[in-house]
Amino acid sequence: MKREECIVYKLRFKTYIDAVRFLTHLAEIAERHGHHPDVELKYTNLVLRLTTHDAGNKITDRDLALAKEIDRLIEAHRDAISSAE
Ligand SMILES: C[C@H](O)[C@H](O)[C@H]1CNC2=NC(N)=NC(=O)C2=N1
Repeated sequence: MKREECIVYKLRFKTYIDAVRFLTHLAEIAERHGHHPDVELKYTNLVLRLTTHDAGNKITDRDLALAKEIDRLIEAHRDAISSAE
């Protein structure tokens, strides 16, 4: 059976530019970690999926470490975010 696990963030930003700014910061963090979330941006709605492709799409410590950083980033951008789940 094929299992695909991921951590999902669904964020709505106040403006498109707010979403892109957040993504720019996220890209820096991803590069630092050598671990990159799958990103889907539709206007102000951003969906992030964290999984480890190298482990066959399983959640690993690399995803948990990145998720911790994303939690911090969301906190730092809270004024630009209208909803988060
Ligand atoms: C060599 C390098 O570490 C790997 O290709 C990394 C890069 N970024 C990655 N990102 C994610 N999300 N999963 C991976 O397995 C992964 N592998």
